[in-house]
Amino acid sequence: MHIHAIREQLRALGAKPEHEQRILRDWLQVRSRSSGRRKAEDYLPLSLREGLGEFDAGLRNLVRLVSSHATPDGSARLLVGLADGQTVESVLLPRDGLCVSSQVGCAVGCQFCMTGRDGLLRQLTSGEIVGQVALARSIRTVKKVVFMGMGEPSHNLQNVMEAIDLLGTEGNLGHKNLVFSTVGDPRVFEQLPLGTVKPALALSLHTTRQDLRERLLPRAPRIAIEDLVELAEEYARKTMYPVQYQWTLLDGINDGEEELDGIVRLLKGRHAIMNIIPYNAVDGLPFSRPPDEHAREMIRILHRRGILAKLRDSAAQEVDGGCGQLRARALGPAAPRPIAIHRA
Ligand SMILES: C[S@@+](CC[C@H](N)C(=O)[O-])C[C@H]1O[C@@H](n2cnc3c(N)ncnc32)[C@H](O)[C@@H]1O
Ligand code: SF4
Repeated sequence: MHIHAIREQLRALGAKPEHEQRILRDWLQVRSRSSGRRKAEDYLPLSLREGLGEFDAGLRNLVRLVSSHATPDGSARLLVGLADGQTVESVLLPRDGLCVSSQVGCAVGCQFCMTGRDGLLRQLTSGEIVGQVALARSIRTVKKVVFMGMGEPSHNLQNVMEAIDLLGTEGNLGHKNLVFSTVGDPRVFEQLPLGTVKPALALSLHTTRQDLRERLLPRAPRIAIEDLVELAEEYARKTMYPVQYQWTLLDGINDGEEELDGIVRLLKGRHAIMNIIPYNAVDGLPFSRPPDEHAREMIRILHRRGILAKLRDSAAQEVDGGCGQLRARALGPAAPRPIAIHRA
């Protein structure tokens, strides 16, 4: 179910805008001062309360917790069941963060990522995306949501934007605490600036070499890297928030001097942060992460050359919940065959 359908259902039950807001805030576990810990039942008119039982059951059916795998650093991989028997994964991150999925699988097929290995199985509805936040908040506080789980948000743009809109309003999350992570697609740069809530942007770059990027991200849009960075910079200027460039660090592939020169050439003077994410192991893939000291030295060199760079080791790797380790796990009926992405 989509958020707009959820809102339509409420209106059909007779909810006024203030009721609709309270019910959505209750779902997202946001308490206003006046409502305190009261549930919707305590302040809604009787006529509306009567229809709410079925409505609530519908919301609860959107997503359910199948299992949770915690690590000592306070992160946990959550296996989330959907009404049709499919599953996605969300990750509770340290410091009240949550990583959510936007699709079951992914069509981009990045060579180093588990999620892309079986292609795209289906899009998540906006209700299923927001449902992951509601579910996580039933476990613990969530103050930041990153779209870095399964899927490429630009391939499910309308639903992701609808989810962001609700999370950034009734969900009590500031736009800087919503992070849209993408390989980059012209539609993202057209559409995101038009949203009421403009999330922070993470751009998965991985290399400054066009030919290598096309091999590593085989079905990402073929945009010249310089153009991609220019489009991202324009978005950063509009939102006054830096672009977070993502760089999955692969030993012997994108960790050399040529790449460091390329990063400096592309990003010097830009409103940008370079996040270096050492590769997380995925079974059967021919990649490895360079030694930690090499990654730290790259960061030091970038700093010396005027680039703000951070080493971001993924949380929850021990339980296969690190960046790129998420996948649809077998549950219930046989998984449908992958489908091709339809480009607008
Ligand atoms: C799983 S993707 C989801 C969001 C979006 N599809 C994207 O690529 O930005 C989130 C981040 O995980 C990174 N990633 C994928 N596979 C990885 C791996 N095996 N090790 C470390 N990072 C990985 C991606 O490069 C991307 O920056
Ligand atoms: S890294 Fe992102 S775009 Fe690439 S396959 Fe994984 S989920 Fe898809």
